[in-house]
Amino acid sequence: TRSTRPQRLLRAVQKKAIKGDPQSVISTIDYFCRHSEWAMNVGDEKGAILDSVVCEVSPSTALELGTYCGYSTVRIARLLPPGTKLITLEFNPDYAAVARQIIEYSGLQDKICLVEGASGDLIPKMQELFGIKTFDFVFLDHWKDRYLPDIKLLEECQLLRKGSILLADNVICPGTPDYLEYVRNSPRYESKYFKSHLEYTKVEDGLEKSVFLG
Ligand SMILES: Nc1ncc2ncn(CCCCCNC(=O)c3cc(-c4ccc(F)cc4)cc(O)c3O)c2n1
Ligand SMILES: [Mg+2]
Repeated sequence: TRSTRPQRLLRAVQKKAIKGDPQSVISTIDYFCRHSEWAMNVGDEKGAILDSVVCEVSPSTALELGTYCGYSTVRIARLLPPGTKLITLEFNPDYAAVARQIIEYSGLQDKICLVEGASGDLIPKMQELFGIKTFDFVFLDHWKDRYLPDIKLLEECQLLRKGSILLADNVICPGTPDYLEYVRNSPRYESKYFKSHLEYTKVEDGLEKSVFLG
């Protein structure tokens, strides 16, 4: 049967990127998505905003919802100080299989824990599975209608602390209207929009950065 897009993206990384060099993995994926096949990675333009927020927060504990091929996983993990852990959740086993290989190729596997399953099921297990008390940083990039229920779940499970940073992809395209309305109007969040473009296109999109106020 024909290969899948994630498999073709992985093959491009194995063929063109330098093993153990996260930046070359990132650049290879961006080149592939711009010149061969579009794929729903956060991309280079929004990726630069993601980088700046990760550097600013310098999180000890970080959570990513929606791994896909591991592009943003590698972007985040390459900036984390030693001894920190990025937990990334992926629902689709085929995506997870590709992401594991891309993460390993980048050499960042020791900083990353990829867990297969749905965010709604796994978030309540974070304390028991990983001994996590709270997350300093959460990157939301999974089903757009799960952003709002999942941050409410993070609140209920007391996985957010005063100052925890949430960064959400695709708040314009495909769009997460209920999430935006909540974080922009809730007294428990201070929110800011970073205008950008949908990965590899000229279509408007952006990232919403929200600080949990406790
Ligand atoms: N609950 C749970 N728990 C864990 C999980 N792991 C994965 N999932 C499911 C996530 C499935 C992929 C989510 N991402 C997107 O759908 C997405 C789409 C576009 C896009 C597409 C077409 C267009 F024309 C324009 C824009 C662009 C983006 O940047 C996107 O991130 C989970 N769900
Ligand atoms: Mg996205």
